[in-house]
Amino acid sequence: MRVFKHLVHFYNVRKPFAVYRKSNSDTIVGIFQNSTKLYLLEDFTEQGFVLAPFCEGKQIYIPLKESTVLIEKVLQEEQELSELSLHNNDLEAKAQFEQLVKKCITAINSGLFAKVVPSRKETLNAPINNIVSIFKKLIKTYPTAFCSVFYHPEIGLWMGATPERLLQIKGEKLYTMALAGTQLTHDMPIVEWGSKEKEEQQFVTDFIVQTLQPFADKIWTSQPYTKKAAKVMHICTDIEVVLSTYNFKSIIKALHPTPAVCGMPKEIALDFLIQKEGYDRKYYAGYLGELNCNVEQNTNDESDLYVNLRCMEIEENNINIYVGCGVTKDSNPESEFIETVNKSSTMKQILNN
Ligand SMILES: C=C(O[C@H]1C=CC=C(C(=O)O)[C@@H]1O)C(=O)O
Repeated sequence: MRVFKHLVHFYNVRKPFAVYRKSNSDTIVGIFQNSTKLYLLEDFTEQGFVLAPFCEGKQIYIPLKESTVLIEKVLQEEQELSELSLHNNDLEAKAQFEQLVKKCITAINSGLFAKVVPSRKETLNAPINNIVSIFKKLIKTYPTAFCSVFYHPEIGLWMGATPERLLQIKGEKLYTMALAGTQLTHDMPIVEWGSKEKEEQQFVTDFIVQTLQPFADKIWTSQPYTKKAAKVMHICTDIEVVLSTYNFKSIIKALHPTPAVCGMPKEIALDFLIQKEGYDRKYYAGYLGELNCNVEQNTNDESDLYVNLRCMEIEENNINIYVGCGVTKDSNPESEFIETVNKSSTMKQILNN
């Protein structure tokens, strides 16, 4: 495919690009920047593919006007992965993360916040030789996710398959979702959710509805339902808004980061994570996607942004996989660690298969 040939060429000559496939779509879009310049977002009137960090850092974009755009169809078939290995043998990482979760629970019990989402980074010492084959496996394994590979020489290479939309804006309508709570995917006809998962997801719905109220004429929420994301599934509520005022920058500032990746209240949880997490999330749990464009439809009055989850940063000789989990008063540190192992397993299998 031309888009993959371009990807390889642009990576070899160290020029910026974004290649992505939207959920349930058979179309791959590639945006290949003509120069190595770093474009920074200023007022969200820019048009192109955006990559923004979780908190501090450069909000960058690849401008459509300065790029070659390729659109191609791919065959969609689900990839069967071998059985999950649910155990992470890194006892030090386990002890460290469980310690962090315990700190989170203590802070919750002392009334600092109601929910917080700690995370960790797993580093694999393995050089990647074939980015295209990894990306092909990713899009097959995650047919319902937003799959992307993003490169800029000043930022590095990020690849991921996120199940979570931050927001889509089409005209006066805004669509978003509250996604939280995790269990392993199974084939049983009924999916049961515990009160801990229901509560952590409800926090996200309440936050989003409350946050969007000042920008909205009307807000609808769906019933919570189960959303599958390869080997794990989540509780999801779809949220639809009729906007009363359109100020993209203010909406993003209010919404990001949501309690699906940060916590509630937002600022206090964010301060806590910056102090206690002990590493830089960079672009994990930030957002990415199309700003002021729908490349496939060739329109400029839409935006479609996703939360950068289930992602990895591919360095010369290392791969960093980033994973987190929502903690509430009812969390169990070991179960939370296992949840992060489950979330990272699919990514690891893609790398190993
Ligand atoms: C923070 C992550 O997932 C979020 C999205 C869905 C379910 C989540 C959970 O169950 O904790 C998290 O809120 C991650 O995958 O790193």
